[in-house]
Amino acid sequence: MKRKDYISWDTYFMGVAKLSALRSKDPSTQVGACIVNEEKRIVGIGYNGLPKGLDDSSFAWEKEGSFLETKYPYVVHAEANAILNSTQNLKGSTIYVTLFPCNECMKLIAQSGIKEIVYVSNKDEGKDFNVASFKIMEAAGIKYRQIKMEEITLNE
Ligand SMILES: Nc1ccn([C@H]2C[C@H](O)[C@@H](COP(=O)(O)O)O2)c(=O)n1
Ligand SMILES: [Zn+2]
Repeated sequence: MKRKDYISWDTYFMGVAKLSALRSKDPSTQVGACIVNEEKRIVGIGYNGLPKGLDDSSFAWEKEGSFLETKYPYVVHAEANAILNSTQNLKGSTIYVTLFPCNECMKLIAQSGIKEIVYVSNKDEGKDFNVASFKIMEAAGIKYRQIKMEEITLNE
């Protein structure tokens, strides 16, 4: 008889997104993303980090202070990295992301043909960029749903 307590597709793909987030060097917010095509194949993964060639240790990871001394002008978001790392055309695919996408990433998501967003947290709800994100998403006809992430235990 087959096992009954196997994890769902949502838990599996969000689990990959959460695992990817653990690679982030950002001390305050770690985000992971996993893009899945219509055949349930993973076609791109990413996490928030500095662009290739930039040294993680010589750039500031501050949230506050003079703009140029914060992380904001330099970090590539998880969703952007997942799109850039993708191995095929993303038309009709789904992005699993641990944090709801910002407006800049939402533009990339719409432009790449991703049709669904599955997310866990929306900690920036109500901020202008978050409202803009929802406007882009709804105008582009992208579906979305928030899921609760269950704990995954690894048996030996
Ligand atoms: N959907 C998102 C939202 C944010 N990020 C990245 C960008 C920064 O490294 C960090 C956000 O900074 P904070 O919330 O600490 O002000 O998370 C992302 O990759 N994807
Ligand atoms: Zn973003």
